[in-house]
Amino acid sequence: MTADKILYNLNEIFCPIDPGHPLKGSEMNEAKILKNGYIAIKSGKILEVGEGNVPKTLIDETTEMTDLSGHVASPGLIDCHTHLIYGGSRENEFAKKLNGVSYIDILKEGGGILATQTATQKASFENLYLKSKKLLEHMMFHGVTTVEAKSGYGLDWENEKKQLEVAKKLDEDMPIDLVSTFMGAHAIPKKYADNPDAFIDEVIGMLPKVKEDNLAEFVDIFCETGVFTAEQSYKLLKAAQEQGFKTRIHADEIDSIGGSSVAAELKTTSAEHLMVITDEDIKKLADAGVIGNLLPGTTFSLMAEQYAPARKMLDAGMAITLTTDSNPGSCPMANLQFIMQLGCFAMKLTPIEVYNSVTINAAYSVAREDKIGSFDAGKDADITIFEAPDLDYTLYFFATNLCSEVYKKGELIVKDRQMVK
Ligand SMILES: N=CN[C@@H](CCC(=O)O)C(=O)O
Ligand SMILES: [Zn+2]
Repeated sequence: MTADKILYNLNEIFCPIDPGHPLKGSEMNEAKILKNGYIAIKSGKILEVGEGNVPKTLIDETTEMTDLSGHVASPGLIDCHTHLIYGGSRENEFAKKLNGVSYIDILKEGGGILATQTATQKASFENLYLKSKKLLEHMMFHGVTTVEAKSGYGLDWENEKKQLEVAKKLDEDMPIDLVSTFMGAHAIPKKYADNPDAFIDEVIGMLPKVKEDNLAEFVDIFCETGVFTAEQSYKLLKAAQEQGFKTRIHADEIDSIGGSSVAAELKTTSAEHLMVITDEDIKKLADAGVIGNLLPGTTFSLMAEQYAPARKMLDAGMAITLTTDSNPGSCPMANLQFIMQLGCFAMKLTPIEVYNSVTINAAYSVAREDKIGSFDAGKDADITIFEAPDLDYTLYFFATNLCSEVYKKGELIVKDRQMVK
């Protein structure tokens, strides 16, 4: 069979090995790296990848050939944890943070997530759509081809629905894919301050409506001191699973209060943050096959002391991903490359572990492993190209956008940090 398009002369191509489950432990340091490689595309799918001269059998007179010498390629990067859609911004909290006021204390004063709740409730659908579209474009310019997006700044049905509908419309309109997560239990709204159990019941009551309109695949909750307890988290996520949702949980971000145990017990797809996870809980997550979605940009931005203990997790046989957590409070940014670099600089991960984190493992984390995350023939031709002599360079030369091209389903969607019209 001949190809529609061939990208060739690539200095290196990162090829994750997909064993049929998220890569865990030492598997995360394994991958094929093709030298002087080519990627052949047919009908938006990967036809073949290989090294050296492109076989003549792949080429006919209609094949579009692109010489990419001086560049490297990875499967399209997947940002598997974002709070993409929100009103306003929170730079007014920045000075407080610099003066040492804690994230949870800001929330207790009615700021933080609750401030963004007010701004999101006030924002129109159109306003949220345009703002999130811009943020999504920044993500794409940095090489991202699939994004998970959570609700959680509405905290009532009308406004949660508005956020989820914005995500749905962006998924329809934009060239990249969005995977939607319902996070109605992101904070306790003021009117439920004295009765969070009643709010959990209200969120459980929203689940059938989310399902009916097919507004989300995943359900998530913030399990933290001053937010939701492990018991409340268990109740919501169990109800979500019974209604056919996949689940995740924000756990062990600031205090270790049992969120990881809930994840292990319910075998959620992933557990998020895990900055202060205990050794015992690492073992539980490893045994349960729960993916750790790690968010080093949040540790950096909160100026916290501890990064999630990624090395310990791998030693214990866990699967991990790296992701931005892009949100207006704990991580206001949209550059997954910088997160990957923090994976090396702050967490001491190897370049191969980092690339597996944002490709094949992130594909498992958004339940799209059959379609994306590796260059196996038949998967979508989602490809991120960096202008760099080798893959290591893209992590060593930090905080600079080296992404020069992005292909989604075989189509060039970003070139030289701009959308291709
Ligand atoms: N920690 C909970 N939720 C987000 C932050 C949301 C916000 O501060 O607006 C997070 O994952 O970091
Ligand atoms: Zn988050």
